[in-house]
Amino acid sequence: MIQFKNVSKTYNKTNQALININLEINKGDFIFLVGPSGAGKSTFIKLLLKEEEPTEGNIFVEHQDITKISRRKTPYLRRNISVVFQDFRLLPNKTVYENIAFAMEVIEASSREIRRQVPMVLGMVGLSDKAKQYPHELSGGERQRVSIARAIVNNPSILIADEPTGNLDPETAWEIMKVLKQINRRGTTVVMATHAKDIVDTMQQRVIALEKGRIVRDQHKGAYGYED
Ligand SMILES: Nc1ncnc2c1ncn2[C@@H]1O[C@H](COP(=O)(O)OP(=O)(O)OP(=O)(O)O)[C@@H](O)[C@H]1O
Repeated sequence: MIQFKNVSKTYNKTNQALININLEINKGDFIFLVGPSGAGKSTFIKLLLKEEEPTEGNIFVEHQDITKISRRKTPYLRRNISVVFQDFRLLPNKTVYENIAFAMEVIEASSREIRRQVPMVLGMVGLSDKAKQYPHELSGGERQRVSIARAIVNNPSILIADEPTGNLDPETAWEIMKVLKQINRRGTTVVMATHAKDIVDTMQQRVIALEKGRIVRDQHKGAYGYED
């Protein structure tokens, strides 16, 4: 489903963020991407989202080489791969419902589909009663649920989460992990970059560790492996 083949990324001709990455991620995997600050995790995610291009190598998503897709066609990639961030990135002047509906409007979904899908994903993340609220009226955990609902509303096959629990207290972080695991059980591949040792150690999923741009560990039912 995702394949990195001899992928390297060098910024500004000298800063080697990723070095010869070879990796396969299968449909339905739940992956923790770990490693010290500056190891290359965000770069890995940016390459997958086509926000950056690799300096060398090829990246396949569903057998399609995304390094060969033109920028113009990137929105189509976004139907397959969707993302949630540490800082939620909700639109402040839209309600919860409108934030989620907006993700469907940009891919030109019909209003009928929107009316069907938005309540469905709000139910999945446990926020059916918050549809009319604005982001500033929600707790951090609720905002992250909205951002997850928005990320899954177009049924992507892959969900990327870049430190999704980084701004949340431990209890709320666990609620978010339950939601992500539930989405994974329904068949969505989840790739989550994180520094949350507790979560990684408890959940026993595949762990890929990056250090200085290289994969130093790829473990089935792995642990976090660092002290922070
Ligand atoms: N736009 C950029 N321009 C130049 N160098 C960059 C750029 N983005 C990242 N880097 C460098 O690439 C390397 C990898 O950074 P990256 O952000 O991928 O690490 P990370 O593992 O996500 O770190 P963190 O855990 O702190 O988020 C670092 O040396 C960083 O300074």
